[in-house]
Amino acid sequence: MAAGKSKIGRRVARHLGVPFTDTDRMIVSEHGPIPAIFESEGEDAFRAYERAAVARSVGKRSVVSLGGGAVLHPDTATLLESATVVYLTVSAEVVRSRIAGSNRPLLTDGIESWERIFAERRPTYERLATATWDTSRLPISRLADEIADWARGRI
Ligand SMILES: Nc1ncnc2c1ncn2[C@@H]1O[C@H](COP(=O)(O)OP(=O)(O)OP(=O)(O)O)[C@@H](O)[C@H]1O
Ligand SMILES: O=C(O)C1=C[C@@H](O)[C@@H](O)[C@H](O)C1
Ligand SMILES: [Mg+2]
Repeated sequence: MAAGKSKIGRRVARHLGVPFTDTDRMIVSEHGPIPAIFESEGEDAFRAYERAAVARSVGKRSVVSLGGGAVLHPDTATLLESATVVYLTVSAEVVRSRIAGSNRPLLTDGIESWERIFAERRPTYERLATATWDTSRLPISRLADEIADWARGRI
C-alpha cells in the first residue's frame, strides 16, 4: 500500500500512449467509496468487486494499477501470471509519511498494520513480479520514465 501504483501507473501509461485503468477507481465509481464498502459490506464483498474489475482490465494493451490486495484472489493471481507485472516496493521508513492521514481501511494501526500486511503478501508479490522498482528514494517522474522505457516493446 502507498508504493506509488496509482501515481506512477498513470504516468507510465501516458508515456507509452496506452489507456490507463486504476481498479480502485473503477470500484469507487461503480460501488462508492472504499471505506464505506468495507464498513457496510465487508472485505469479502470488496474483494469480489475487485476481482471483477481486474478481470475486465488485465490482458489489454494498457497499464493497470491494482489495489495492494488484489493478488489475494486466486483468479487474479492466475491472470497476473501471464501479464507483465511491475512490482513497486517502498521501505517502511518512507511509507510512514505517505500513509499518514490515509483512509485505507486495513491500516487500522498505521505503520504496524502496513508492515504486517506487507510481510504476509510479500512472497506473492515477489512470485508474480516480472520486474521490481523501489520507490523509496526516486521521484515519481524518474520512476515513470524508467518503467516506461523498460515496458516499451513488452506490452
Ligand atoms: N516515488 C515517490 N516519491 C514520493 N512520494 C510518492 C512516490 N510515489 C508515490 N508517492 C506518494 O505516495 C502516496 C501514495 O501513492 P499512490 O496512491 O500512487 O500509491 P498506491 O500504491 O496506488 O496506493 P494504494 O495501495 O492505496 O492503491 C501519494 O501521496 C503519492 O504522491
Ligand atoms: O492493500 C489493500 O488491501 C488495499 C489497498 C488499496 O489500494 C485498496 O484496494 C483497499 O484499501 C485495500
Ligand atoms: Mg492506488
